[in-house]
This record gives sequence, structure tokens and C-alpha cells, in this order.
Amino acid sequence: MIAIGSDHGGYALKQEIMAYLDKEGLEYKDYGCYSEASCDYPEFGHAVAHAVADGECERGIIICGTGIGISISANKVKGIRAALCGDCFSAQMTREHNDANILALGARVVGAGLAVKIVDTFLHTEFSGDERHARRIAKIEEI
Ligand SMILES: O=C(CO)[C@H](O)[C@H](O)[C@H](O)COP(=O)(O)O
Repeated sequence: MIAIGSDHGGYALKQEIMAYLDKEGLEYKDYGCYSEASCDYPEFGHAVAHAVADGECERGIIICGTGIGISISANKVKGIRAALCGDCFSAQMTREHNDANILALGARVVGAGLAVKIVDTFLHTEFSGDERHARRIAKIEEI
């Protein structure tokens, strides 16, 4: 199960991402927002982060205008490694090296076509499991 959430700035892109998830037959839960009415990104970053940290969902996708505010919010939750990605290489690396559990996107930064490819890369790339990466992630967890 994938947790997905956005503020108003990410609402339209979230609809495109959910259409992609539907097409791929991937299950998700939408943690809001539910319209383009102005709202506050920390609420939705927090809701998705908790769903992942608590084990309700394996991965998360969060979207705001830039992806910055919502990723800052999600990364406040213990156990969350939310990565803001604007390209497929970063999405691949953050899975292989950082074992990122949440992908953040900026709807005012990337178009829907690229965003879907970034999501696809993030969801289909596994953590490498290399000792050096595991050691560094463990150091993040200690902070
Ligand atoms: O947190 C952000 C900036 O890093 C997001 O882009 C928000 O979506 C943005 O701040 C919302 O701005 P708005 O003027 O209230 O639409």
C-alpha cells in the first residue's frame, strides 16, 4: 500500500499520479487534501509520514508546490527518509543508497510526464543493501 498526500499546490499532480497508480494496479490511500482550496502542507506531510512510520503503508508520495515544505514536514517523523526528487537518477539513487521511504515532488517544478517517470523509478527500485549504505542509514537513525 502506498500513502499519497498533497497540499493545494500538489493537488492536480496528485490526481495524475493516482491515475498512473490505478493504471499500474498499485494500491494507495489518499491522505488529502481533497480539493484545490488553500491548505497547509505540514498536515498532509505529517499524515503520510505517520502512515509509513507506523507500517500502515510501505512507501509514501507527497506533493506540494516545490516539494520542499512537505518534505521538511515529513522528515520530522522518526523513521522517515523523505527525498525530494526532480529527476529519475535521484529517485533511483535515493532508493538504492538512502532506502528513502517517501518520495517528495514539486508540482510547480516538474511536469506530470516527468513526475510519473520519477514515481515509477522510485517504486521499482530496491535498496542495494550494501554495508556502507546500511551503515550510513543507521547513523541517520541515531541522530
Ligand atoms: O512549501 C512549499 C514551498 O516550499 C510549497 O510549494 C507550498 O505548496 C507553497 O508554499 C504554497 O504556496 P501558496 O502561495 O499558498 O499556494
